[in-house]
Amino acid sequence: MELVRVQSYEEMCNLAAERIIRLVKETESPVLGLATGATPTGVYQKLVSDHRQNGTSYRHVTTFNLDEYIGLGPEDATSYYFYMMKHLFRHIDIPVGQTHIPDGLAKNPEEECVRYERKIEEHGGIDLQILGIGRNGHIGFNEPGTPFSSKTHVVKLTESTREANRPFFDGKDQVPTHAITMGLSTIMKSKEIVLLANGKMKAPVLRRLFTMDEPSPELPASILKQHPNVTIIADEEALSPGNRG
Ligand SMILES: N[C@@H]1[C@@H](O)[C@H](O)[C@@H](COP(=O)(O)O)O[C@@H]1O
Repeated sequence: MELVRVQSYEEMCNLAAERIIRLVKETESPVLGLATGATPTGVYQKLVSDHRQNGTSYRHVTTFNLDEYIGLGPEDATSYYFYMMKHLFRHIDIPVGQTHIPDGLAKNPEEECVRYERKIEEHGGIDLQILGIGRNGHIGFNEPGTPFSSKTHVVKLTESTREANRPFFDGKDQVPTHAITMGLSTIMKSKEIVLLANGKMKAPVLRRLFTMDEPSPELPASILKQHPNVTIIADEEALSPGNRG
């Protein structure tokens, strides 16, 4: 894992956006893996500004999002579908049919997982996957204890994850209890991975990640140590040993 230490959130977002833009410009049919949460919103802002100012086109791009809450659909302001439309897709020229997010309203979520995994494979896998990291070390919604061999699956969210995501909802009881997420093996098949972490809340989990010798399902993000092309872009606060989150 390569670590890139930056001074600010702004700088982190600039670097991540530059990587995405380079891939989009240089590749015939790029497949991007996208994340939600508070962390990547600034990256999407940069992509939108660049699209407006420099005309970078996304007509040839396919995207796959990491996860979606079960029970929330495109019209729900707290769904990840809604988030992606709001922060990115609506502002660039990507055909909506080329964007993929697990269907949180699928009648049979297990079947939806199989369909989603197959769809990623049909597109030849993900070229560049953007990740955030949960305070308990989750990536996507792969909570501690998730097997490293997992494919796209249904997950029961931990109370700490529901609590961490509460600010996006009207109250904790509104936070869904389950989600569909790409599995750890799905994420590991990406050719390149960029994990973003900023702010003091992420300091303890990054510390655990860097000091862990052997990757363990107890810290799902530790699987990334086994991937040949991972860059972690983190700001000073997230890398400060004194921060306890
Ligand atoms: N499912 C998402 C993840 O994809 C995200 O990376 C992580 C961190 O979120 P944030 O960026 O808001 O800290 O937790 C959420 O629960």
